Amino acid sequence: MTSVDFVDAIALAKHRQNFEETEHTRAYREMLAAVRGFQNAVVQANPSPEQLEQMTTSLQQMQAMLEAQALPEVERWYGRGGGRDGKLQLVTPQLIFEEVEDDRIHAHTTAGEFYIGMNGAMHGGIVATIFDALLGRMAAGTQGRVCRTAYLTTEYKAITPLNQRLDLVAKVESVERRKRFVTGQLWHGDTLCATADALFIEMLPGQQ
Ligand SMILES: CCCCC/C=C\C/C=C\C/C=C\C/C=C\CCCC(=O)SCCNC(=O)CCNC(=O)[C@H](O)C(C)(C)COP(=O)(O)OP(=O)(O)OC[C@H]1O[C@@H](n2cnc3c(N)ncnc32)[C@H](O)[C@@H]1OP(=O)(O)O
Repeated sequence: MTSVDFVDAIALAKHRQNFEETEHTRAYREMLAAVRGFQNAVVQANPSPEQLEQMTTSLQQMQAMLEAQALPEVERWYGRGGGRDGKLQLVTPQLIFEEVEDDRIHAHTTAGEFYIGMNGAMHGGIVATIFDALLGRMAAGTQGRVCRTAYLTTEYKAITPLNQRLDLVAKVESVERRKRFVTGQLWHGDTLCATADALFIEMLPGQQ
């Protein structure tokens, strides 16, 4: 199965916005949380040869089980959901959305060891990915506008720590036709760790 079976971004996004939280999808969210826990553990340990053999066999078995059930993107739960706990995804630490208004968002997150760059600091690419997700959510607004990132500039002002609460603020600075200029800040307590400014373009029908 490929991820490109459905090329109209607006139609795909609108279809995927209809997502019912059920006991089954809550179990899926819990499984993703377990994957995050696993990712954090796997980067911290040097397992013994026996443990490695056991792990590799188990992982290969789980991979084969999932590959036998692969679905086209339009049908997958991955990347869907929303609300306070954010989307069902693994590319960033889980973002918790506290206040979502049409021109301002306040969220927070805590990144585990998996997202390490070096010497206790978060990897810079992850900081930028957090901003892409946060500012993309800001551009979507309360109406779920379908937008893509045209540019995203990140400035790193202080190291972003792992395993600590980080506060995220996003704002819409201006809107011109399909263009939304948005900014973001990532704080650790009173320390401003990183800032971003980005342009998001609202998609036209038929665009991928
Ligand atoms: C399905 C996709 C959407 C996903 C979101 C889905 C649902 C929304 C619901 C909730 C959202 C929640 C969370 C969102 C989470 C993450 C969001 C991540 C989004 C991404 O991570 S997405 C991947 C990275 N992203 C790309 O893969 C884009 C590649 N690219 C293109 O697909 C085209 O490039 C496009 C479509 C951007 C524009 O193309 P186009 O043909 O439609 O428009 P055009 O070029 O005419 O530009 C129109 C006006 O923008 C100006 N303009 C354009 N680019 C500029 C630039 N760089 N600098 C300065 N100005 C620029 C022009 O100068 C003109 O300005 P003017 O109107 O003044 O003339």
